[in-house]
Amino acid sequence: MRHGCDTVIASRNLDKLKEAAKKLSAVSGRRCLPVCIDVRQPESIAAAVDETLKEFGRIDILINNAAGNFLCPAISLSFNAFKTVLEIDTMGTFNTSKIVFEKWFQNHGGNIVNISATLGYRGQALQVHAGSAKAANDAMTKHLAVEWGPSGVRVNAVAPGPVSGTEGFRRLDDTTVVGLIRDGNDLAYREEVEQLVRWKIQPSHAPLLINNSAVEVVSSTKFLGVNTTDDLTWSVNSVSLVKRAQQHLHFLRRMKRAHLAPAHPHYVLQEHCGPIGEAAGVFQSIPLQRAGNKTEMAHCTLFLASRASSYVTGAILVADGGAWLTSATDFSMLSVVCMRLEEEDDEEDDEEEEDGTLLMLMRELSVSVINSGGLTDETMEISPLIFGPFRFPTGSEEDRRDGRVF
Ligand SMILES: CC/C=C\C/C=C\C/C=C\C/C=C\C/C=C\C/C=C\C=C\C(=O)SCCNC(=O)CCNC(=O)[C@H](O)C(C)(C)COP(=O)(O)OP(=O)(O)OC[C@H]1O[C@@H](n2cnc3c(N)ncnc32)[C@H](O)[C@@H]1OP(=O)(O)O
Ligand SMILES: NC(=O)C1=CN([C@@H]2O[C@H](COP(=O)(O)OP(=O)(O)OC[C@H]3O[C@@H](n4cnc5c(N)ncnc54)[C@H](OP(=O)(O)O)[C@@H]3O)[C@@H](O)[C@H]2O)C=CC1
Repeated sequence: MRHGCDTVIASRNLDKLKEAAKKLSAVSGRRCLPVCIDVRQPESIAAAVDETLKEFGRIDILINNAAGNFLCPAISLSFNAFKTVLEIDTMGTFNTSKIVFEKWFQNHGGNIVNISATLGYRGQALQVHAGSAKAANDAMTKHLAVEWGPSGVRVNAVAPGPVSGTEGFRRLDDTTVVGLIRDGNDLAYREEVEQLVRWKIQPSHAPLLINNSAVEVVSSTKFLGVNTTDDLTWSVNSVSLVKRAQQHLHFLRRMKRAHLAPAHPHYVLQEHCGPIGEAAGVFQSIPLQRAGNKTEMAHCTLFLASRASSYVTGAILVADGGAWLTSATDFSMLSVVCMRLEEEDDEEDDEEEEDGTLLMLMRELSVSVINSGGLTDETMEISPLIFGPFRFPTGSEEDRRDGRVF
């Protein structure tokens, strides 16, 4: 907006949009119209486009940014969960592009920028839904660039890597419970651990070690009437992690009472690559050694949305600090958090006590990063984008290095 655009911002939450629109107008001096849409519902998009044309008389740029994502192993992903992400990311991008094209771009030209991701380039664990969706979006970018080029419409994409300070980045710290183990003679949840074993040790079939405990896969998926795999194959955010851990603590106590509890039980939880992972150094495998920031993504989008890129169409601008070239795509780049559940009072069952125990346990969390490199030798065709000499205006050395000035 600071570069001269009046803007419409659209999503499902009108209250949030109104607040954002006020701020954007105040800092940019331009008009900002908030409209409520669900990109899965073409009627809501059509109404928003009509409103935009009524308000502003024209549309020059469409940024397809709406997406939904969470970390989840494929085996635990419901059919509806996979479909939901495809519907938001891929169909949402198509629905919006088609409606804006029909109503305006086809007769006036225009410029579309799709916000993609690098997940599908090599195949990222826990991301079959989002990686598939974004790969389809990359293909769509090229198809529409070819088909709509003669109508004066450019279609390009930005593929960010991890971007700090965003919802996506926060969700990288989501936690998946992968098993319950005990030292030496381990109890674990079969399907979860089988997956872990497959991802972790292929093709050497070496024994799996987590914090020096060998994991043995048990054949039963039912334990004391609880379906253990159902109970534990869920990707959760940190708030529901606490709830989940409470349930598991309760479950463990029932096992103890039945004299079936492991002697030294652990919860094994996976932690990922958001702020916690960053602190643990997971981004060291990225050539630029850090996550990206929002300003850097804005610069890339601005380039593709502006006349500075007037002869560029069908391009996917990867803005990931080189991450997809070097970073692991399996569990090896994720940190493993091991929560030790030792010797707490197994008679206590009331909620308050459980909360207290849990808090104590949470304080004992220890993070260890397992780093064994990722896949190599992968190749992928991406439209090359070569910048000429690029001069930053003034700013501190640090700002320049981290791309905070433009
Ligand atoms: C998020 C993680 C990102 C990346 C991880 C990648 C790799 C990790 C390793 C290395 C990192 C290195 C590089 C990373 C580089 C880049 C990161 C890349 C991409 C980031 C992409 C993003 O898109 S971020 C955008 C995030 N923002 C949002 O998601 C906001 C919008 N989201 C939502 O509205 C919801 O989350 C939603 C997507 C679920 C949709 O909501 P709604 O329509 O209300 O649907 P529901 O009815 O709630 O749910 C539908 C079905 O989905 C199931 N579900 C919901 N949540 C989960 C979950 N956490 N786990 C499993 N399944 C879930 C739900 O149960 C429904 O299914 P049913 O069968 O039960 O009906
Ligand atoms: N953050 C990161 O590290 C990375 C992000 N990306 C991509 O960048 C983009 C922004 O991600 P990020 O800022 O992290 O995530 P956010 O969740 O902040 O942004 C996603 C936006 O999409 C909107 N949205 C979601 N579902 C719908 C829907 N059905 N209809 C309309 N709007 C919807 C959300 O608003 P609301 O929920 O109010 O509807 C929200 O404003 C996404 O395309 C993401 O895939 C790619 C790689 C890395």
